[in-house]
Amino acid sequence: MKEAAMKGSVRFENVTKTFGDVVALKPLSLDIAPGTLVTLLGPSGCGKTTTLRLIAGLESASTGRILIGGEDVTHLSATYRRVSMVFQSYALFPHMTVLENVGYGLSVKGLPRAEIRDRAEAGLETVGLKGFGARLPSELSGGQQQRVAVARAIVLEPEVLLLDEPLSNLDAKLRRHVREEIRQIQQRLGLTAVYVTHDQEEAMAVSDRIIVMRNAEIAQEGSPHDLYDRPANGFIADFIGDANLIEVSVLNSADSTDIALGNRRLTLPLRGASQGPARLVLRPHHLRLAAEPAPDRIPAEVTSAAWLGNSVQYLLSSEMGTLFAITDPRAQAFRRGDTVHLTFDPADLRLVPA
Ligand SMILES: Nc1ncnc2c1ncn2[C@@H]1O[C@H](COP(=O)(O)OP(=O)(O)OP(=O)(O)O)[C@@H](O)[C@H]1O
Repeated sequence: MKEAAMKGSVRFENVTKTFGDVVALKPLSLDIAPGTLVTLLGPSGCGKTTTLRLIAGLESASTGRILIGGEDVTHLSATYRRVSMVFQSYALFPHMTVLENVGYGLSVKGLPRAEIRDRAEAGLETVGLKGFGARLPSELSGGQQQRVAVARAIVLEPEVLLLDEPLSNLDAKLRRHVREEIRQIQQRLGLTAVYVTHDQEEAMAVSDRIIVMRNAEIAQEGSPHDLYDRPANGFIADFIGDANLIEVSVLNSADSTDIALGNRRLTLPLRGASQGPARLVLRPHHLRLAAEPAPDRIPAEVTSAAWLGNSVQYLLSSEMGTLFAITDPRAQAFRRGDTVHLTFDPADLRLVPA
């Protein structure tokens, strides 16, 4: 690939990281395409932050190679890598004005004062904070402070922008707003961004691709749609969107797949499933609840019903175990103790390994 085409790309080749006896990363290989926003998503302790810090050069790899923009940076210190990091805590200097904060990295580089001011002002404009330069960070809201931190990172014109749980300190409403702003800025500037979060909804909302990590390795990687539609295993099915995971047995599969679900037989329009035990992925909103029984409907008892305005959430006790269902509030409502009869479309079901 030509160098210009690789600018902003990130590549890990069998990178490992250990801290004493702790294996923070098992051999990890990944490729991040220029201009994309890729999220590292996973439960606490799975190795997300370590991966981000390895890209930044704040940790050094135990083994393997790291390339940024096609250049081997494995042994290059953080100062010489063209990356900027946005932290969860904003890490703004409280005694400096907003403009001084944004220009700080440029002044460390020794750029002329007029250029620092112009670039810092342009950075503030990019994040929608034109005119806020003379304030102190304490005179801004949490969301505005995080936008200042983003401005401070992007004025350095990094090849890769790294964001470590940038929204954790914001309340839920503001989080949604700021994540959209970060996504828009990243797309407008064509930046490569690597974004760490443990919030699957946030990851799905902002990412071109998601790398789901678990136990110091990649569990699955793909676009938000790929992960939701084709989960590789039960962990991904449950982590990316909610799922009921039901034990079944695959009887045979060719152009379609026959499964045994307790005493019932179902044919799914799926190819290539291997015979034997498996788990069925049944999304809560794919379950439909009816009052009337029918031969193909599965009876269940409502054990809890919660009306949430834009949805109704049910817990149901059935021969398939406890099921979680989400229905439209305009659909027929049921109460705890009611018997309901469940249906679903086999085309909506997926199979994952047992
Ligand atoms: N400096 C360190 N010294 C020792 N162990 C460390 C160090 N940094 C990370 N670890 C360990 O490496 C593993 C991965 O940590 P990491 O911070 O990358 O996880 P994470 O996925 O970012 O978790 P979280 O969401 O909680 O921040 C954990 O077991 C952690 O305890």
